[in-house]
Amino acid sequence: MTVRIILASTSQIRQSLLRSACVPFDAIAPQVDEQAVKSALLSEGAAPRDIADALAEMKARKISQRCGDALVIGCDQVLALEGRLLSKPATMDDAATQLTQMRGKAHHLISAAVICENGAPVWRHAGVVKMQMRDVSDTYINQYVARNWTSIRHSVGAYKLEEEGVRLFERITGDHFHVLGLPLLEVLGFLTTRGALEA
Ligand SMILES: Nc1nc2c(ncn2[C@@H]2O[C@H](COP(=O)(O)OP(=O)(O)OP(=O)(O)O)[C@@H](O)[C@H]2O)c(=O)[nH]1
Repeated sequence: MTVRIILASTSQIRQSLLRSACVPFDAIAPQVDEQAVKSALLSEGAAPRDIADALAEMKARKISQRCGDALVIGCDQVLALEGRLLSKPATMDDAATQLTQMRGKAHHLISAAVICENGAPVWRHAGVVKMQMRDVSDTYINQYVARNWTSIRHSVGAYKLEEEGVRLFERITGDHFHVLGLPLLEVLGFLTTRGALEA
């Protein structure tokens, strides 16, 4: 019996990664108020990893509660710079400011995924990638943002590694898919083990 797979995400890259892997799935927007949850968890002193995990679980649970025995994948990615959480830039100025704060330093991307079935978590994973950014100039940052704003506005770090954003980095330590926002190998491993994917 084929198990239905649902991705509880509006993220284009997450959907694209599963499609490229020939995973049959439906995408459903989780419509979770991430900012409210993130603020509440931060006020309780939650660690970035715990915040990403909690948000991923919320997204997966919300959709799973109304989708029977489908396997529902929820994801969340947070960026930690010197222990401080940065969010998606609201404006081009925010993007330039954020990139200026990050240049010449290392920041960490934490990518979490939780899979729920019948409204309860059955699997979870969170991975961290260390991103060492070049000490790029103000001029380059402003030109980079102007050239790429429509694309990078949806990325937590105000960059897309698979596009021009790769020029911002001198070293990346960790899994490429975690940078894009989906622990793809780990998710595929679970779906295969569960018999939801052929292998
Ligand atoms: N294409 C691309 N996307 C990135 C990159 N880095 C971060 N992101 C995206 O930044 C977004 C992080 O925000 P999240 O809150 O985790 O997810 P979202 O985009 O709001 O989508 P939902 O899953 O519906 O919550 C995700 O969509 C990631 O895929 C990158 O290098 N390339």
